[in-house]
Amino acid sequence: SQFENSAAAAFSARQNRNDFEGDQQTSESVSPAPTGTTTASTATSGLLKKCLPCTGVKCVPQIQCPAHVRMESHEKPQICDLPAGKFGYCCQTGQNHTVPRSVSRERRTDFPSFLSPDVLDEARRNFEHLMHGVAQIPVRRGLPDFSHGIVFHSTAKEDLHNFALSNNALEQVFTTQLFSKKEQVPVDDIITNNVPVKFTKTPLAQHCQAPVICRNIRSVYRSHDGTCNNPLPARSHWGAAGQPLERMLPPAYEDGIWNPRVHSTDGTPLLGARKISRILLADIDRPHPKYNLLVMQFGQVLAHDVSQTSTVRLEDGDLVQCCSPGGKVALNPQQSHFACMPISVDPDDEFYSAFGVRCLNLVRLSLVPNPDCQLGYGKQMSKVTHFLDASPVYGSSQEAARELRSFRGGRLRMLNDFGRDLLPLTSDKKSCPSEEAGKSCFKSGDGRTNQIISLITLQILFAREHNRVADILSQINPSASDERIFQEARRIVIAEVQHITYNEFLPIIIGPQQMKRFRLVPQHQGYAHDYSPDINPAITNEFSGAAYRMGHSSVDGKFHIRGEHGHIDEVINIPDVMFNPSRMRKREFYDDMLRTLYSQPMQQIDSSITQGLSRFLFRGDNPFGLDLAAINIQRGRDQGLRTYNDYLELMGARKLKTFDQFPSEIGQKLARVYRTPDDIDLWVGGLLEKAVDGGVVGVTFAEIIADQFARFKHGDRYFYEYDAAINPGAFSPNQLQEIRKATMARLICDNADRLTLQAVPLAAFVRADHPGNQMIGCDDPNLPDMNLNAWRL
Ligand code: HEM
Ligand SMILES: [Ca+2]
Repeated sequence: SQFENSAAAAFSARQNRNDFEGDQQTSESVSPAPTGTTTASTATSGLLKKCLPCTGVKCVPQIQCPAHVRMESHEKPQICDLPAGKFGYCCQTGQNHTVPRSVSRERRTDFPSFLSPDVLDEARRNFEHLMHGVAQIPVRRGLPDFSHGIVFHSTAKEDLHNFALSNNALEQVFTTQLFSKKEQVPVDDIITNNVPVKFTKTPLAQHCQAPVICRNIRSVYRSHDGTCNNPLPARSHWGAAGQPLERMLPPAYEDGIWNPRVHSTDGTPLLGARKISRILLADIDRPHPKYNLLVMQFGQVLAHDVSQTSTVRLEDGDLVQCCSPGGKVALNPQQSHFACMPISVDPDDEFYSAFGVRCLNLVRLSLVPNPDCQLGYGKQMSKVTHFLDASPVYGSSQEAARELRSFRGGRLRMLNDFGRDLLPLTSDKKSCPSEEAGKSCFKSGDGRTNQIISLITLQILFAREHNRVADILSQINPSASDERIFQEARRIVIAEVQHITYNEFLPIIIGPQQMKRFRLVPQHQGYAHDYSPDINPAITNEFSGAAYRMGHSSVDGKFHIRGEHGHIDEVINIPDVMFNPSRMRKREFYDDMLRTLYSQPMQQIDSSITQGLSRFLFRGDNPFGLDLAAINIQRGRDQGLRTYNDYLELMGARKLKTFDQFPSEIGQKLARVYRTPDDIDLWVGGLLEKAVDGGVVGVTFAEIIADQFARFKHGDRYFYEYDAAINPGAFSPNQLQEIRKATMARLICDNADRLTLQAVPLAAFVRADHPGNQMIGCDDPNLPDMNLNAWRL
């Protein structure tokens, strides 16, 4: 076509390596603008030629059309114009990363199309041996590893269910491995889901997930577990709790199935995650000039709303330990559990060597059975609803919600602590490192709530908001039932969370360009119409395993708790408030913490990670903790993420050929830990990029995050901006206008104790000392306020 040349020109015009940290050049390099065939006018979008509009399909950014990576150049989709002057693809393949059968290369067809009893038997025996033949060494309470386990905990009952599910999935994966080895199935066929051998009619079929039956597809309220959101019966499970993570690109496993990548592209062993963390990701204090720690903290709440993986467990549900006591050495392969993937520590490690530590525990993520009930690669499980639906407040199942409700006036249960509402205390020993009375942990809809005290603060804030809304609704509607008030208040809180996310939070992270290109900007008026039942709202491995972990770089190692008049009262090292909620019982702490969050700058998102996370994570009473940076790198390999270069290609950028394309200091360090630029782990590569204009992350993370939030919006029938033609629980036009007044600033004021907090920055995520922002009194009429009179039921 006539666009081929221009597409090719545009691809090669792209990216003079000016996206990297430290490089002073400024340039527009998100993605190439179409150049037509001739001109040198790429810089001024006003002079650009228009592309033909797409016929019958949508124009999307390249990253949302992942099959293009595998296409021959003559098959590449037609290019088209996107908002904000960029170009995209007329995408036939949608989010599918594989090319449809008709255009893909020949597939080998000479392997059997069914599973023989021999293979099934042998796989069964292997699996039994793996499950029972290994040392069952659990993790001791009090160790950092125990707290690490808690971040994968939901409720005891849900854990048990997921554990069984994951074992079923593992048996399917081991069977796939055996079959593929025996039949020499090409890796390429496995990673593109191109092995149509079914588990149906084998004993493994009972492991396949039963379809979700929806009794009422027009329910006004979204379900707690996320089922029945998509109106098509075959897709009722999309986005539900317990469903697999999706992928933008096929997995990078050594065998294509589940064995983690351990080799560099040149065949030599990859360097360990801890070494990369030590050499590349130092701790340097770089406060962000514009944004405060509330961005970090709200960001983590969102992370927990949309994703919670979990790890493989021992037979009785206990956590797996892969290192000898004290981390002296990794257990030998015969002794250790099959899901072990510990991080090795060099003897010359400038930190851990002092403690003789050579091994950091890491257990691989648990899986879900193959959704198509056929042979395939391992698919990681998320235990929470993928949708952005305030699940940390309400839980991800009906039962979880029931435990949180008071069943009076539509309210959530709270602990009344001398007149202040805090979250109720948990009686679940598995969700708290301490069994001591008085050190007990809080309970919410998310098992990770106690992970850090600033997170507890926001969890309390959202629970209070629910009850605040419920109380007003009860006043306006004295005869409405508890159930009605609860669900209406929940619907309003979810809408507030969504509005604040898309209106205030997300533009800060990904910048205005990406907001426009991915059609994420909220409307000021009227309803939105861009729902599509073809969009799978599921979390991608790339998002949860790498891009959205950018937040770890925004964490400051200390909280500077200020008194009401600005002087610093207390400096808290973050490891001291991880899984240690006791300070929350101090009367003024909640207000003080909120003030700290909006006044203290967040750390810039770059290659610096605080030692609070990279040395002392979850240290508790121990002299050392875990390294979250190393964990992130190792986790990416566990999840089969492809390397950084592959995602550059996916976005339409050119791959890096040499380390010199980075600023020299970074390039030299990279060369110490990677053999070739093709080996760079996604999380690492993304952190090294310079932030996009008006955002805080580099272009690669910005695009992966934008794609994910596009899924949450365009793939959620209950999204707050949709009308009754789409959303059975649509807001009336009046109600929607009220939701649009919700701001983070108002949320803080409405739910503060008002002991030491009487004012907020008007733009709550922006430092109050930043030009253009200002403090505003909580009672000031200029602080917008939702009027709940629009909810006379
Ligand atoms: C406040 C301090 C924080 C701590 C101590 C922390 C700790 C952790 C830990 C221990 C994990 C599990 C790691 C693994 O084994 O793979 C994790 C996962 C994750 N974190 Fe953080 N984190 C923090 C803040 C944040 C922030 C601010 C964000 C984003 C803005 C974030 C995003 C994520 C994501 C997306 C995951 C993966 C979740 C999953 O899918 O299971 N975290 N974090
Ligand atoms: Ca959710």
